[in-house]
Amino acid sequence: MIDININPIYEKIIDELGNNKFSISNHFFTSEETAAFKTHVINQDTSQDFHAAAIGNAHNEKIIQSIRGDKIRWIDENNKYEVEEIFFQKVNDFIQYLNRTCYMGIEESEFHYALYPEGTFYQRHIDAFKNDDRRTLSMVFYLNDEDWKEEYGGQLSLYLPQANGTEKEINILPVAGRLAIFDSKTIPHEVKPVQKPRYSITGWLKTRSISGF
Ligand SMILES: O=C(O)CCC(=O)C(=O)O
Ligand SMILES: [Fe+2]
Repeated sequence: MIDININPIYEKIIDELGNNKFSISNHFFTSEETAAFKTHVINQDTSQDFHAAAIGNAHNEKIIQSIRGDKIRWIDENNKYEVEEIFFQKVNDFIQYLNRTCYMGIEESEFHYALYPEGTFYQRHIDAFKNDDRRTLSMVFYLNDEDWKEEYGGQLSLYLPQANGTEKEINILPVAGRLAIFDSKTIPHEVKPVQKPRYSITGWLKTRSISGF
């Protein structure tokens, strides 16, 4: 490895992804950055239109609220707010690190804000599309209170395939500042019903298509 300053936060993520196909970090962003994103997302929610999220991609998009009830707004990386600059600087630095240390070949990323209103959820699914296999790593960054409680629901449940053919369920509370990263192609997951509005920034790091779409 030439000319790379080791970043312990990124190294921990890379190790965990290598061992478990998922990683949870609580300090990817500083608490000041998290607070700025939180304020921004809440202001956006009231002043800009979040729209009902769809299933599938542009070629076969459907809105089915019995599968997912969140509202989203895509972030335009070419037309960003100041606070979003900070977000993308860090994410792009991480992407460069992944590419330089692990040769991951990430070429693109896409991110949206998500709001799950009370009573909504996202049923079990895998993030990579059947007709587009470029999504490689899923990243979900939570912007709720730090003391989000189990009874508020909204856990991200990951279903990790085990060597003996069973699955292990891991439940992650969406507390402020927490970043969940997991393999987009192999990890089924769901968002449990929420009892309070739940905010996040969700996105995907994408490689070139393997199957040539
Ligand atoms: O918000 C989360 O915890 C996960 C969201 C998710 O699975 C998705 O948007 O594909
Ligand atoms: Fe997902």
